[in-house]
Amino acid sequence: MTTSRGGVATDREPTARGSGPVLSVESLRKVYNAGRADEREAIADVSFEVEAGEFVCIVGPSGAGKTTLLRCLSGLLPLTSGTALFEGAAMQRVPEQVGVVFQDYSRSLFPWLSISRNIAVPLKVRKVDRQARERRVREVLTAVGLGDVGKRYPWQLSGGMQQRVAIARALAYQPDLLFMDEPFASVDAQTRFDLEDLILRVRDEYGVTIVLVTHDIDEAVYLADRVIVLSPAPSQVKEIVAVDLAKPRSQAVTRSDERFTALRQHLLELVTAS
Ligand SMILES: Nc1ncnc2c1ncn2[C@@H]1O[C@H](COP(=O)(O)OP(=O)(O)OP(=O)(O)O)[C@@H](O)[C@H]1O
Repeated sequence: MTTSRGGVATDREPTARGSGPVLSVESLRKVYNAGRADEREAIADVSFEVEAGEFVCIVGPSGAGKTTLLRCLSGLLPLTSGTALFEGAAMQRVPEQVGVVFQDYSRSLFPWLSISRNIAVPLKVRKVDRQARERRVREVLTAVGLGDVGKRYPWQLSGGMQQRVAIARALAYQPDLLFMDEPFASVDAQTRFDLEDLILRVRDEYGVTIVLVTHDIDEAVYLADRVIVLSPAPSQVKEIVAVDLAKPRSQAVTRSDERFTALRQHLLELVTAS
């Protein structure tokens, strides 16, 4: 059945919501190489919740465990203890309604497949029929502003365009929740601004909940509804900061708002304080 979410056609019923958070993290702890000489506790105790439609950014000093946390939350790494529930259920692997976008677009696309085929791979795996696959590929490429590159290959596109393709691929399976790990770190400053605006737009169009890790405090303030600040590893939640900036946001207006500067300053102090 085709339903509409945020004005975009989807092929499955939206997951039942309203009864609780999309993501619920309770006392999450992660120890690498437990019991060995090189044992390393990356995350000590992290708890938070994410509501449907929220945009949450995770920041913290280098090595704080941000990537580790995202991998645990998306079902890519087992937790040592604690719970991470997606729509009320524990994740054994990446659930079907969860998308993941990483920083390194150059390694995330298959160079021997056209852009359309790259986007269709996870849809094929999920046995989406050919007609629906082709429709969704067209739709998500248009959504990320790349309607005319389907027949081209990844190596024929700029870095920013490849990252748009990676975002389109994650959107193609219509996730309820999108995890993004430093997704704009490898592109130039102007492309980064464009991609930030793109992700805010697709969040509104697709109604997707987003959890994004970034090193960039300004980016976190610009994008987020709330920013989770991690302490140095083994990490704990230092503070969760609500971003009360007006929407829709715009690079020129939002970043020159006094409130933006105050939030940025507060977050910077939290991240740099030992
Ligand atoms: N596979 C692994 N095995 C052992 N230790 C690891 C592994 N991956 C990460 N670590 C350690 O866990 C800690 C957290 O690493 P992680 O990469 O999650 O931090 P981060 O906040 O994402 O870092 P950065 O900001 O530099 O990207 C670090 O001390 C790191 O060395």
